[in-house]
Amino acid sequence: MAGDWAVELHGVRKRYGRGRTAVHALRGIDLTLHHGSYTAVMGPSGSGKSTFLQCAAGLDRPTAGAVRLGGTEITGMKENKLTALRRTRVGFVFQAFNLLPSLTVEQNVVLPMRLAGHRPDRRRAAEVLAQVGLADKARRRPGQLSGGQQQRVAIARALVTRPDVVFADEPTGALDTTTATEILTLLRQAVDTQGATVVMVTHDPAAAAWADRVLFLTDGEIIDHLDRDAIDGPRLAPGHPDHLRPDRLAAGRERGAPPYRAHADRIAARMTSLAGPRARTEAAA
Ligand SMILES: Nc1ncnc2c1ncn2[C@@H]1O[C@H](COP(=O)(O)OP(=O)(O)OP(=O)(O)O)[C@@H](O)[C@H]1O
Repeated sequence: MAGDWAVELHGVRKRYGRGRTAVHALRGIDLTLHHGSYTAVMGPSGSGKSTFLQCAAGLDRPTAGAVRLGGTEITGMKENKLTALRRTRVGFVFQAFNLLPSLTVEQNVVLPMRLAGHRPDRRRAAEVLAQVGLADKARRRPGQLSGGQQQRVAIARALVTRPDVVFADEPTGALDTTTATEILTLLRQAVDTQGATVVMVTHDPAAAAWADRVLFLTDGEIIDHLDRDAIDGPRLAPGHPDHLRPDRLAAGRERGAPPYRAHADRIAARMTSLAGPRARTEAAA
């Protein structure tokens, strides 16, 4: 059933420009992601990660192919309808947080509801702020918070409408390692305990190691993937009470330790093998 998938891309291509100067940024992406899945997208610089994210999130239109979010075809959708859909059914987390400095934390969190023309649900805002550990910061302004706290607000904002999918673009890129781990823990918990669906572009193998699956993009094509099941065993279903068992939460906080580090090392090795031939080609050019 179409509605079973949070994200579907079928034969998605994206070309910038025309003729001899055309750049084929995506060369036929086929991908289906379950609700409650956590996917990382990696690839060398210029491999098409941002273009993939933009097309999958309905921020840009593919040259060919189809994109569906939560079973709704967005390809060819009129701009105003697409904007409305993005506000309620897609969450975004960016490297630079992208909060509005003049609004309070709570106002930032309910912004997607306001922009969609809905009455801000302050109870839901309190719920997601508690989820990210900022229950007591609702009246602060972003400038009064640390970078990690600001990214927590951005995660709360991304989750507030219970979207079909949260797209995260280098969400830990501006953060130190400890704070990055806290942010990755929150995204993981949103998937495990709330059934959120996360797609995260990252350069960092340690960040990608938190995902269920890592996709490797090269020259606009998904050419490989690595699954976390290999180290973790099969995942518990989203919302399963065992996700909140103290030993599992503690294990989550230990993600920097083996076997997660070993998984991150495998991801890094795969990245190096992807970058190798390309780097040689460029060096030879
Ligand atoms: N607006 C644009 N016009 C022309 N070419 C573009 C445009 N945006 C991206 N490209 C080209 O498309 C290709 C893919 O770019 P994209 O930004 O998606 O890669 P990326 O993997 O996100 O790179 P990075 O890791 O450096 O951010 C590159 O060759 C890039 O130069």
